[in-house]
Order: sequence, then structure tokens, then C-alpha cells
Amino acid sequence: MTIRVAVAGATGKMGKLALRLIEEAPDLELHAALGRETPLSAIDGADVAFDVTHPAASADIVRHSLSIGVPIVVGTSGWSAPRISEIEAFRRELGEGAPAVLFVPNFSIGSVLGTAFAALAAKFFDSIEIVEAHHAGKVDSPSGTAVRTAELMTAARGERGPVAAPHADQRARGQLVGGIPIHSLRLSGVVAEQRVVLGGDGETLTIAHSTVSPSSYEAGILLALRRAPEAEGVTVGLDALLDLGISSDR
Ligand SMILES: NC(=O)C1=CN([C@@H]2O[C@H](COP(=O)(O)OP(=O)(O)OC[C@H]3O[C@@H](n4cnc5c(N)ncnc54)[C@H](OP(=O)(O)O)[C@@H]3O)[C@@H](O)[C@H]2O)C=CC1
Ligand SMILES: O=C(O)C1=N[C@H](C(=O)O)C[C@H](O)C1
Repeated sequence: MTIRVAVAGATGKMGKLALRLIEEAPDLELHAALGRETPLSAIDGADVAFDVTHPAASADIVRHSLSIGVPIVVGTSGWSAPRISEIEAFRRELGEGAPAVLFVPNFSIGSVLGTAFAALAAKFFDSIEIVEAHHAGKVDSPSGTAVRTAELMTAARGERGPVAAPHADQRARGQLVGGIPIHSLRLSGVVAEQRVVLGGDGETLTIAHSTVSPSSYEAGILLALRRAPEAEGVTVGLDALLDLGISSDR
């Protein structure tokens, strides 16, 4: 079966990457390539929508896609847990049979594993801080990956409770997500990096991931596009589509 894909953000870096992958894949076909000015009705009739736009535009695209019965893969950043809850409520209003949404903070397999390892380690340490670095053109901070990592680590701590983040009221201590400080660097020469540093009694553990080329996103994009038409409900994170053998409940 051929999966017809509508790409929102088609003029951007990720959109162009998706167009190439669709062109090369025998089981995928381009339904529509949406630019900033393209009416969202161009999505109508697709088997799956793929959103890689801007945090300010993504919610309208997701809502439109759900309203017309098209499942959607969302790669755009800025989807924190409270914003995802709003989409869950919107889907419930649409009733049974509402299409699936796959929020994917990071399509890179190494990044997904790094986040899963961080969640696994979270309850064993007193202190946790995240340092993420991205290319200078990134418009949002902290990164969606860092927010997701902090949310999963906070949830995984359970009864251990929040980490110690002394002097967190000082601006240089980063932005707190779930009590975990996130420090964002925006630099020429960088694609995307994340370093989770955990501190305990007489030791630190660092979990670091680097995307050195956008090619790291390709396998994850293809996996998400192929799974979305049969998916149900709201899924967050590519880990849900992979057999990691460890749990990272949201
Ligand atoms: N999940 C993941 O693994 C990854 C996610 N991302 C995220 O994907 C998103 C896109 O990244 P990237 O391709 O690098 O960014 P680009 O800036 O290269 O492209 C952004 C795209 O979104 C469009 N756009 C911008 N503003 C709006 C708007 N208000 N309404 C509709 N369309 C708009 C742009 O159109 P125009 O050309 O007209 O400006 C362009 O097509 C970002 O949120 C980024 O963080 C990026 C890499 C990996
Ligand atoms: O804007 C980017 O480039 C990226 N954005 C995503 C994020 O915010 O985490 C994913 C990846 O880090 C690249």
C-alpha cells in the first residue's frame, strides 16, 4: 500500500529532507508540499501529515489534521506536556475514531536512546542538569528534546522527588523544567547536541549525544510515517515505536 504524505514546512531544512525521503521510498508518495502560505486544506485526503514548521504554527496544523481525519507526525519542537494535554482534550472532543498523533521530539535513534538512558538513571542521583547546544538558527529554547528529557527524568524519579537545583532563581542557572535546569547554547558550527549530567555521592554520570548530520533523522522519520496510518491515540517519542526493552512511561 502506498502512503500519501502531506508535508507542512516543505520549504525548510526538515521539510526538504522529508520530500527527498518520500521521493526515494517506494511505499511513500507526496500528497502535498505546504509552504507558509499554503491553505491547510491541502492536507485533506492525505494518509498522513508531517509537520516540521514552527512552534507557533504547529498547533493549528495538528488541529486541522485531526479535524479532517488525517493522522499526523509532529516533529516541530515546543510541544511540552501541558500543550500535548490540550491536543489530547481536543481529540477526545472529536470522539471515537479520531486519528492518531505522533509527537516526536527527536527522530534520531541515538538521541532517543540517550533520553531513555537518562530516564533510567534519574532516580539514582541527587542533582541533574541538562546542557543542550543547537545551530544558531534555532528559534526556540530550550530544545524540545531537552524538555522531553527533563519531563521523563522527573516522572522517573517518582518518590525520590525533585532534584536539588541550588540558586535556581539566578538567570545563569538555566530554565527549570520539572525542577531540572536546562542550559541552551546556540552556536554556529553545531547541528544538535545534548548532555545530561547527573551528580551523586562522589561521582557524576554524563549521558551525551551529538547529531553531526541531519541524516541521523532519516530512519526515525521513515519509521514514524510508516507507523502513523495504523497508530491510535496520542504517542509521544519515537521510543514508543522501538523495542527498547525498558519502560519510559510518560
Ligand atoms: N523532531 C526532530 O527530530 C527535529 C525537529 N526539528 C524541528 O522541526 C522544526 C523545523 O525545523 P527546520 O526545518 O530546521 O526549520 P526551518 O527554519 O529550516 O524550516 C521551518 C519551516 O517552517 C515554515 N514556517 C515557519 N513559520 C511558519 C508559520 N508561522 N506557519 C507556517 N509555516 C511556517 C517555514 O516556512 P518559510 O520557508 O516560509 O519560512 C519552513 O518551511 C523546528 O521546530 C525544529 O526544532 C528540527 C530537526 C529535528
Ligand atoms: O531545531 C533543531 O534543529 C532541532 N530541534 C529539535 C529539538 O528542539 O529538540 C530536535 C533536534 O534537537 C534538532
